[in-house]
Amino acid sequence: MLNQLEAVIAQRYAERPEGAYTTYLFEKGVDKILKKVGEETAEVIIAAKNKDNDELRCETSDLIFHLMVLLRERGMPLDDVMRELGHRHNKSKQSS
Ligand SMILES: N=c1c2ncn([C@@H]3O[C@H](COP(=O)(O)OP(=O)(O)OP(=O)(O)O)[C@@H](O)[C@H]3O)c2ncn1[C@@H]1O[C@H](COP(=O)(O)O)[C@@H](O)[C@H]1O
Repeated sequence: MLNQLEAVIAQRYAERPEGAYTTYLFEKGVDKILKKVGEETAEVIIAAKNKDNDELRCETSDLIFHLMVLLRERGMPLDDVMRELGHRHNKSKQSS
């Protein structure tokens, strides 16, 4: 799913179809994307503090989406993040 979403975001970045929310974010620029990442992070915190798991699921999805838009904007493939997590996982397995 994340790979599919990454592909759609990349397509929006390249083609900028009118009316798409992702196009709107790219057109507004990195400061707008960072603002959304900040807002969605705060909303995840509030949902978790309220012990509202429906809200937590939705806000976490919003956050992941906006992080992926940010990665595209900065030209970083999701695979780079996955590889980093993989290294950490393997390192912690070796030391346990
Ligand atoms: N996964 C998402 C996704 N998650 C969250 N959002 C949007 O993120 C926004 C977060 O809600 P907010 O109320 O905070 O933001 P808002 O008031 O709409 O926006 P602002 O005016 O604050 O910028 C909503 O508009 C959601 O629709 C997403 N928008 C798109 N996608 C996926 O991205 C792909 C491309 O979508 P489009 O660009 O819309 O074609 C598709 O696969 C979509 O499913």
